Parts: sequence; structure tokens; C-alpha cells
Amino acid sequence: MIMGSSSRSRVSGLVVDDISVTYRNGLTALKTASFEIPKGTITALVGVNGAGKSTLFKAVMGFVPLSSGSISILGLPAREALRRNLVAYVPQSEEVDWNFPVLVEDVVMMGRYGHMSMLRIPSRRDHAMVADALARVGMADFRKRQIGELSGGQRKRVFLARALAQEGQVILLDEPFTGVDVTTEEQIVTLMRDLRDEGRVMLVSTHNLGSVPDYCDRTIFVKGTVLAAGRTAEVFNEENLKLAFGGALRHFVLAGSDLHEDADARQVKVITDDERPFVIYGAPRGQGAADEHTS
Ligand SMILES: Nc1ncnc2c1ncn2[C@@H]1O[C@H](COP(=O)(O)OP(=O)(O)OP(=O)(O)O)[C@@H](O)[C@H]1O
Repeated sequence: MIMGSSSRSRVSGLVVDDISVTYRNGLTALKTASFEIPKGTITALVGVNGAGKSTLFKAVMGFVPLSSGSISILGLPAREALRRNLVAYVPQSEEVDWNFPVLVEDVVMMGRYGHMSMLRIPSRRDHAMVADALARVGMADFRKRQIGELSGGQRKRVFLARALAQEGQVILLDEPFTGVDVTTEEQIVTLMRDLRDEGRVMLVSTHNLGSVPDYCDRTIFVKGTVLAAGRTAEVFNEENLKLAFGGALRHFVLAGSDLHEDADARQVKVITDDERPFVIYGAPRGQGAADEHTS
């Protein structure tokens, strides 16, 4: 249970306090989950399929009701922060109907709807914000294209542009790197770092474990609840990976003649989901702390 304090919550980006979510079919997808992340951070949300990552996003967005607990965003109750358009959501590709005929610039303009009157007539500022957002994700030349004609990576960038046009201060990205090539992944990471440096809160669900320590300041391990949360340097370790992923990850150790021609006792431990291995370089157990790196 996280105890509330008004001075602390003013600097907090996102505080999830003891929340539980039960779907209508009776399945409790999250039970007494808590974590807190400050502003100006990129946080990874990791866990196996069905662990509850999307449910957590939906809970923050107010798409599913909490059966208990509370969420505060930038020091405000979630409902108020949502009303003020402070939270932007970049969905998984599968959640979007790509056959719907809509231009790229119209998708990004949707991010401005919350800032417009009921008539939704875009102002000059709205158009400027859309152009800026598209330029920022490198998609300005595609503004008159149909969204359905774009590649997976280009669509992701358009949805990121929508979040920027919305001026979201808390941005939730649901698996932004699925089906994206390495160059696009790098562009998205660079953009996320810039947004972090502007003081925004980025929460990213990802299955690319190997890249988490590269760009995520914090990590939250999810498995029906929050197993562990904190600075990546402190919590992204073998123990929590095993707790969260168990048999879903392969572990192997390279040592001895597999690794060295001489009698070097050092070893390399690899924990992998077969996409991006997480590599721990170090001495064998009992011979000093391991130095952790990713490939
Ligand atoms: N609308 C729903 N109604 C009932 N159960 C649901 C609903 N949405 C998700 N669930 C269940 O809740 C649990 C958590 O699902 P969730 O989508 O949050 O997992 P996830 O961690 O995002 O998984 P993935 O990595 O596959 O995206 C799963 O058991 C899922 O089957």
C-alpha cells in the first residue's frame, strides 16, 4: 500500500495504489498492484502474455473500472487528469481497424479533439500542432496518405504523433516495437528520450527484454500483480526475470572451453526470449558481483 502525501504526489508522475481489476467474466487480471513513477522517466512494463500489462494501461486510461485501489496522475485523481487530456495512449496495432479510410493527418488531428469545442473545428494552432507532431516522428511527407497504406512501423509513428499532438504528459505505449525494424525502433527510442527529458512520463510495455536496460530508467514486473518495481539498475535482475517469466525464458551459461581457450574462470550468462538476449557478464557464483550488460 502506498501512503499518500500531497507534497510527494505533486512531483509524482503516476501513482498506482493497490489496484485490483476484475473483468465482467469474473477474471481478476490485476490484484492489489502498486507502483509509483516520477516525472521525466521512461518505465518498462514487462511480463508474459496475459500478465496484465494491457489491463494496467486500460485501468490508467479509465477504460476498465477498478474494483479497489486508486490511481493518481501528475498529482491529480486519474479522472481529472484524463479530463484534462494529460494522458495519451498509443495502442497495440491489433486494436486498430486499419481498413477504416482515414488520412494520416486526420488520425493525428484526433489527438487535438479534447482541446476543441463540440463542433471540432480545428484552429490554426491545432493544424500547427499536427504538423509539428508529424515532423517530430519523421512522417510529415505522409500526411495525405491513408493510414491503411502504411507499414507497421510508420503506423506506430503516426499514433505516437497523435499522442504528441494531444500534448500528453503521460504517454502509455503498448508494445511500440512489435513488427518494427531496428531503424524505426531507434527513432522511437530517441523520441522517447527527448520526451523524457521534457519531463513527461513514458510507460512502455515491451517483450524486447534485452533493450530494456538500454533506454528504460525504471522497470515494472507484472504477473497478475506488480511483482517488483523500481530503477532498472536495481530491479532488472535474474531473480525478478525468473519470477516474472519462469519457464518462458531460456537460460544458458557459457563458460570454460565454450568461451575461453585458457583457464579463465569467468562466465557469460544469457537469459533470452529468443528475440533480444539479456546477457550477464561476470565471475562464477561467489567470485564477485556480476557486471550486467545487454547485447
Ligand atoms: N475484456 C476482457 N474480458 C475478460 N478477460 C480479459 C479481458 N481482457 C483481458 N482479459 C484477461 O486478463 C488477463 C490479462 O490480460 P492482458 O491483456 O492485460 O495481458 P497482457 O500482459 O497485456 O498480455 P500480452 O502480452 O499478450 O499483450 C488475461 O488472462 C486475459 O485473458
